[in-house]
Amino acid sequence: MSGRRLTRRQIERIRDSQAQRRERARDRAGDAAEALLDGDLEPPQAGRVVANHGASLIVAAADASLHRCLVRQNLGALACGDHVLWQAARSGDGVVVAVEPRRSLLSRPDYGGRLKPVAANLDQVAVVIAVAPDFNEFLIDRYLVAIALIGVEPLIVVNKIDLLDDAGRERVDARLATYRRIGYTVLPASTRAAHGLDALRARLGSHTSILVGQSGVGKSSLVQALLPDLDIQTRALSAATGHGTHTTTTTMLYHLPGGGELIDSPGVRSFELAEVSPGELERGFVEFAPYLGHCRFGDCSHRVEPGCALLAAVAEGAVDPRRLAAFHQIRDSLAAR
Ligand SMILES: Nc1nc2c(ncn2[C@@H]2O[C@H](COP(=O)(O)OP(=O)(O)OP(=O)(O)O)[C@@H](O)[C@H]2O)c(=O)[nH]1
Ligand SMILES: [Zn+2]
Repeated sequence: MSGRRLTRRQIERIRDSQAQRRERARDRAGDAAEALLDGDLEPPQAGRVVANHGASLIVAAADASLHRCLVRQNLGALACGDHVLWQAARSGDGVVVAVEPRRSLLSRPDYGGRLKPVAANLDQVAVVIAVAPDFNEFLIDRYLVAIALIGVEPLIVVNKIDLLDDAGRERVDARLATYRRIGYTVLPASTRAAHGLDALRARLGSHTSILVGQSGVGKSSLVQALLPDLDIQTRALSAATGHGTHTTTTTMLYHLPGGGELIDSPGVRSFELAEVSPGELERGFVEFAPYLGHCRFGDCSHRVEPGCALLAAVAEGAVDPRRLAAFHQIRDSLAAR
């Protein structure tokens, strides 16, 4: 009967055997790594992490050949896009022995809430929004703050504009005018009407980029439009992993025809603004910069204080009141955690 209670003794026994099983599995993984490490390894060579499965990685060598690699434990978690040193074993598999300093890193929380690196050495992050499902300015602001704090170039792509008539496009343009005024690039696009894709390709250029955005905005459709040989690249990566197509859950780095790279991470929907201080948050609103440090009170919250330089900028029309409201909203949500 399913309702029967187990005795504490039985529970302990089950727990012990589970722990032992886990231990044995760890030992086996360790043995595999040891065997690889003990074998004749070639001298270290440069490579790039192009797919990340957690336990094993795919590293592209300088000659573009793909190698499944284990990672020396002391290196910590690696990310797609990492530049590494690795050593090949006779099997062709290898061991990553060093990781180069990253110029940027995008992380996201795992199920336990701990930040895990997803994409390294990015140059730009494209926030993809769409006219259906309709976009939300506050969400765009959260993305832009996160991107500013990572220290990479932001870009806003407005997809599915084929769904709008001229009046509709004007309305969307007006809603996004603030972002253009601040200095953000806003690119209208349609994967269906093949509109705006050349401008997007030009902007991706020879950089390393990633697309982020809510479900259904058309990220996958854009990736397909930008990568004519997506299937070939995906198949090569899947073959290298040795366990079929795991492409729906794996972060992968693809080569753009224009020379750049696109990291596609199905898991990256939004970044968490983890542990952002008020000062960092202010810096994430890039148009606030000229006013920061000019308020009468050093700890000004820019809400009601007399002599607040930001409130004055809003009154003058230099700063969009909706952006200041977004700042307060994000600050409150961070404080409430
Ligand atoms: N009208 C129109 N529909 C589009 C366009 N691009 C994508 N779609 C449609 O929007 C839906 C979602 O597209 P996806 O590419 O799967 O969106 P996604 O952002 O990758 O979604 P997730 O995988 O859930 O994150 C699909 O039905 C697409 O056919 C476009 O330019 N115009
Ligand atoms: Zn102030």
